[in-house]
Amino acid sequence: MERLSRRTLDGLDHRPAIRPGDAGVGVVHLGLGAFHRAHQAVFTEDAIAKGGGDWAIAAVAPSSRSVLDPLIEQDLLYSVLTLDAERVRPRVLGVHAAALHAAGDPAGVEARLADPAVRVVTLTVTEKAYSRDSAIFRLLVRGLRARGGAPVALLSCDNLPSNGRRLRELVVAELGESIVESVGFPCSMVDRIVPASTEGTYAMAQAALGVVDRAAVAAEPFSQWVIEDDFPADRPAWELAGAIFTDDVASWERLKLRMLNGVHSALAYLGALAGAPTIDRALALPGMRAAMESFIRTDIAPTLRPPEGLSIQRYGESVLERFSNPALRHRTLQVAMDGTQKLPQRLLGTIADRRAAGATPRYAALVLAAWMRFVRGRADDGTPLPLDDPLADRLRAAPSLLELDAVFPPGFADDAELRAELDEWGKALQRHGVVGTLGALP
Ligand SMILES: NC(=O)c1ccc[n+]([C@@H]2O[C@H](COP(=O)([O-])OP(=O)(O)OC[C@H]3O[C@@H](n4cnc5c(N)ncnc54)[C@H](O)[C@@H]3O)[C@@H](O)[C@H]2O)c1
Ligand SMILES: O=P(O)(O)OC[C@@H](O)[C@@H](O)[C@H](O)[C@H](O)CO
Repeated sequence: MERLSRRTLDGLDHRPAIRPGDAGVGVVHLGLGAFHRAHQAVFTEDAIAKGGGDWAIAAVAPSSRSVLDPLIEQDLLYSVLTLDAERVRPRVLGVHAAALHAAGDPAGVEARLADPAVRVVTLTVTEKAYSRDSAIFRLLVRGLRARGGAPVALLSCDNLPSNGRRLRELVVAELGESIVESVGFPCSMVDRIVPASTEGTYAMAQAALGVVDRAAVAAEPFSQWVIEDDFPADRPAWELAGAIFTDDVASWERLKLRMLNGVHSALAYLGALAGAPTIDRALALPGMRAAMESFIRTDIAPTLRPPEGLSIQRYGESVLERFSNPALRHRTLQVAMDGTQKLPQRLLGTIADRRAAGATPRYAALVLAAWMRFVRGRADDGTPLPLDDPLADRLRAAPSLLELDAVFPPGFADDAELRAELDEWGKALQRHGVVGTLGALP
């Protein structure tokens, strides 16, 4: 079977809105993962198609070539498959105009970053790369230095609270406060569930397109991007593609991180312990949906100030609806990875806020107890569970996880009531497993 490429494109039913080379490069994207291909790339292609401009993307793979090589072999074309329970809707994208490898060609990436025609740099490099020591961050700093003051916005699209502020602190620590005169650091809230691609994804792409696509990604129908309008130069007309520009990203961000991502992580740890391979299967476990509804209503919702016009209750319902999508097959173990990097913004802030208000967040404590049990590396039936986390060694060596100050806010370790609650849940999970514990909930 033929491969997706410029040559085979004309014979397909599905064509991109723009093709590689139609527009000049105006965006560099760091982190050529699944999410970028199904989110920022789609918004940007639509923005160019509707609003014009030289906003094609030069995408940078930091170290692995596993996406880069197939993309190059396919003349930078790939497909996004939108999946719901009933059907697969394919769309071919052509918004990338260059693809580079940071580890193999750092000078090439630095030159792209230094190019004044590039006015936006987007990032999806995972939570753990936001460190002054990470190789991609060092390269970004070199590129910024080489720009000589040409204006640019660095737009983080990672699931971090105040992601733009976080990036700003890191950059300012390297380049000094004066860098903010030419560099903007808008915060953004990004949302679309995009599981890692599998052989099943490529088979679906082949069936839908009629050609082989080894860079295909699958995603849910929902997609959202809320962005702070802090761009020192111009930017793609993402609002024409549905992005929301606001000066109140923080309330969107907290809502999404605590509710969507908090419940996602809850399903990942409880589900993995119970042997559920995917998020939808975890949600379908007996007692799980009711437990997640209580987690949302009694623990998470009181810590949120919703963005204007948005109902927290309806948001919570929509989150559970999205997680029940059986076509996504999002692995619990994928969502569970890097827990030490994710739990602070997804769960620990909720617990801290409820404790400060004098409440005992019972369901949030159950989720934390589930993570603590997950870290010990055995599912309820004794099956080994992988611990994929940058702090894995410290987690394994810690006599008490709550003492890890790189993860837990001050006060957690000394909170006797919280400790007692965790202890109780830990014993219940140990004796009855996840399903037995959920079954005993009121
Ligand atoms: N997949 C989703 O549903 C989703 C949704 C919203 C936000 N996000 C954000 O996007 C990020 C990436 O998700 P993805 O689905 O593309 O994952 P992925 O595994 O497909 O890709 C991860 C990307 O991050 C890069 N990366 C990993 N560790 C790095 C490091 N130490 N330094 C530099 N780069 C590193 C990889 O090279 C790769 O390009 C997530 O961590 C999250 O913050 C993902
Ligand atoms: O991508 P991660 O590993 O940071 O988190 C896993 C998921 O919780 C996350 O990707 C969600 O699918 C996403 O945040 C939905 O917008």
